Parts: sequence; C-alpha cells; structure tokens
Amino acid sequence: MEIRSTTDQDLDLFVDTLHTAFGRFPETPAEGGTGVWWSAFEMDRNLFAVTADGRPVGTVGAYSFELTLPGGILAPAAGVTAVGVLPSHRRQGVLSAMMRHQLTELRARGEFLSVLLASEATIYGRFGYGPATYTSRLTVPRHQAAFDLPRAGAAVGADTGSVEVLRRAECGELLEEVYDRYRRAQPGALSRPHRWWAAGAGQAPISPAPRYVAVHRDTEGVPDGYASYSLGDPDILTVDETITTDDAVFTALARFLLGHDLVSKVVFKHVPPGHPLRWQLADFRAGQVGDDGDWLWVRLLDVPRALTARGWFTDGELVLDVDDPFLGERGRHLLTVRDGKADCVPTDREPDLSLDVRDLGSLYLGGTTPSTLVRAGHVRAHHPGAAALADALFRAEREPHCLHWF
Ligand SMILES: CC(=O)SCCNC(=O)CCNC(=O)[C@H](O)C(C)(C)COP(=O)(O)OP(=O)(O)OC[C@H]1O[C@@H](n2cnc3c(N)ncnc32)[C@H](O)[C@@H]1OP(=O)(O)O
Repeated sequence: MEIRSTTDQDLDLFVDTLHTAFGRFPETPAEGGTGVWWSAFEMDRNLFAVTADGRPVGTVGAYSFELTLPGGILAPAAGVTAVGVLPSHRRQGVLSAMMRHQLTELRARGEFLSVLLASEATIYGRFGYGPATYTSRLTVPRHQAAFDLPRAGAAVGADTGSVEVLRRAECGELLEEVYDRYRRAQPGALSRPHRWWAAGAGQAPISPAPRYVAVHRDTEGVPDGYASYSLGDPDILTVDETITTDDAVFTALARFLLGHDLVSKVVFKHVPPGHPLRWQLADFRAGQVGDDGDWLWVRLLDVPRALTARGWFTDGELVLDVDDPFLGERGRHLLTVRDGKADCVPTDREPDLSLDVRDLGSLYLGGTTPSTLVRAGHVRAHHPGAAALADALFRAEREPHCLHWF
C-alpha cells in the first residue's frame, strides 16, 4: 500500500472513490466531481492510498482553516476531511497508514494542530483526536416560549436594534461578513473560505437550499448577528445557525424566531450545551435538549506550540506528562502561565497530570474540564489539588463552539 498526494487532475477519481467508500451515488450534479460540494477541496493537500497496481482504495483530505483559540487567538488548523476506504479494503490498516502519513505531512508544513468532524465517535481517538467542542439541539414549544424578566436588570434582552428578514440568496456577502466577525471572537469556531459562501453554500451538508435569514442590526444599522431558518411541515421553524457573540443580539433573534406566527415549535439545531437561552425562559422545562454530542475533534501535533498559542485566564504552573501512543512519543512539559501568556518547556519535575494526547485535545479549547476526565479514569492526577488547579488553568472565556460543517 502506497500513500500518494493528489492533484487537481485527480478530483473526479477522488470524489468517485469517496462516494464508493460511503456507498452512495452522486444524486445531483452538485454532488458529482466538479459540483459545489467538492469545489472547496485543496487537491494539493489530499491523499490517496493506492494498491500496487496504482488503484486508489482510500482517500483523506485537509482544508486550510483558521481556528479561534481561547483568548481570541487565531491559529492555522488543518481540517481533516473526506476520509474513506473502499469496503473491500477495510480493517487492513489503510486508514492507519493514511493518518500516519497525513500527520507527518502536516507537521512538515509547520502546522501544530488538526481538527475534524467524526462520522463515528469510535474511529479517531486511536489517532490522537479528542472531542473538543460540543453542541445540542434546543426545541422550544411556542406556547411555552415566554421570557423571564432578567433578574439582574434590563441589560440582557433590552434590544435597541432591529431585525430584517432577507433571503439567503440575496445577502451572501452580509452573512459572510457577520460570520467572519463572529468566528474571530468565538473559541472553537472555524473560518469559512470565501468559495464556500460563493458556491451558495448553506448549512450542513453544504446545500444551496432556500433559507430565510433574520438579520439583526444595531442602532446605527450595522449588521451584528443573523439566524438562518426555514419553516417546514408540520409548522416547525428550524434554525440552522444563530451567529453572534453578543448575548443581547442572540436574545433579540431568539425572541423574533419564537414570536413567529403559524409555528408550533422552534428548533435551534446547534447551540452550545451551556447556552443561557434555557435560563431566559420563564418555564425552565420549555427548552428541551436533544442530540447532545461532539462536534469538533482536536489533535495536537506539537504540544508546546499549541499550549503557548492559546490565551490563558489564570496564572499558575502545571507539569503535564503527555503520551502520544500513535506517534510513539512521550513528553513532560512544564506549563507556566503569567498574565494570560504561557511558556511551555521540557522538564523532569514530577508531573501533576499524566494524560494521552487525545485527552489533551479535548481539554485544549476549554470545552471539558480536566477533573471530568480524571473522574472518567482517563487522566491521572498525581496529587489531590492537581485536577482543580488544571480546571482553573484550562478554562476559556466562553464555552467553545463550532458551527462549521466540512
Ligand atoms: C473526518 C471524516 O471524513 S469522517 C468520515 C469517515 N469515513 C467513513 O465513515 C466512511 C465509511 N468507513 C470507512 O471508509 C472505513 O471504515 C474507515 C475509514 C472508517 C476505517 O478505515 P480502515 O482502513 O478500515 O481502518 P484501519 O484498518 O486502519 O483501522 C484501524 C483501527 O481502527 C478500527 N476501526 C476502523 N474503523 C472503525 C470504525 N468505524 N469503528 C470502530 N473502529 C474502527 C479498526 O478496527 C482498527 O483497530 P485495531 O488497530 O485495534 O485493529
């Protein structure tokens, strides 16, 4: 089995091999080799696994994204995608060979982290990826959608802006601009390449299906948030994504959507599990949480670089003993945080925590706490205060969340 790079000339064969791996036929021209689904592929970053006679039996790709880290730091991130192995060649180590090749190649390009969305949660842990952002569906019946009075005063919910309803097809540039401002401030968010918007792409899977967009503007008329939605049968309003980092704007958009006539319930398809909307409703049981699950998986390729890249919010020192079984590496790192910046150097001091690189990936964006993984039996705390100290260090300024599908 050989792993080889692909070029633009391989696009049709690449898409065809991927379709076969997923057992699907392209249903529309858009899903074929030259269609919008695949127009964003960076064929100089993709790989084929080929047999001795040159036949491709496996595919893997990578997009060039920017990932927002805690502290609003923008970091380059390889977005691993298009993973597939032909059904006839599975469980023979093809994916393992492609993953090893890809990780080596990403490091050679100087990248220090990669991310992916997993089709199955049991595949990628062995390759060092850990679930790092989480998302849930929040369903609110309209008859229970009254908002509580904010007990801390009128700051949240007192909206002085306006909401306008547009069609997605007529406001692509506006959405791109608002999304770009949002993703720069939201830990866990990914950049969306211009060609993704230019292709008329909407929500997952990349789709030009019609959508209404409620655009929120501030008092000066500047767009500062949007919610993209559609009304389907039976009278359910489904919100693909609500884009803003301003809680008052989110509240204004939620009030607008929940006030829509001829709607029995509103389904917010992707909100962070800790989102305050449930707390804002007068009836706490009105917000029904479903589809709670993982979204973005993170893999650290260079632990010291990754740890020094993100922002930190508590001063402290932590010694981490990090095992990377897939790449056969182990390192002990002294992490020192002062005034929001971290230093990370090799050390032979006794560790506070011992952990697998996949678990460090899960902690990296602050989406879960070290003490959760200690209690789960995956991270070893070497003394009683270690987990609490790590909890304080790893937290982010807000819950990480990713809305990009790739
Ligand atoms: C980021 C994305 O693109 S997600 C999309 C992933 N692709 C798909 O789901 C398409 C359908 N599935 C496939 O194409 C293949 O089954 C793949 C790509 C998931 C796995 O490819 P394979 O070549 O069979 O994997 P490989 O032989 O290297 O397996 C390595 C190990 O992972 C395990 N493994 C592989 N796939 C799975 C799975 N779906 N569930 C659980 N374990 C798995 C294997 O058992 C093996 O374990 P071992 O090391 O203990 O023996």
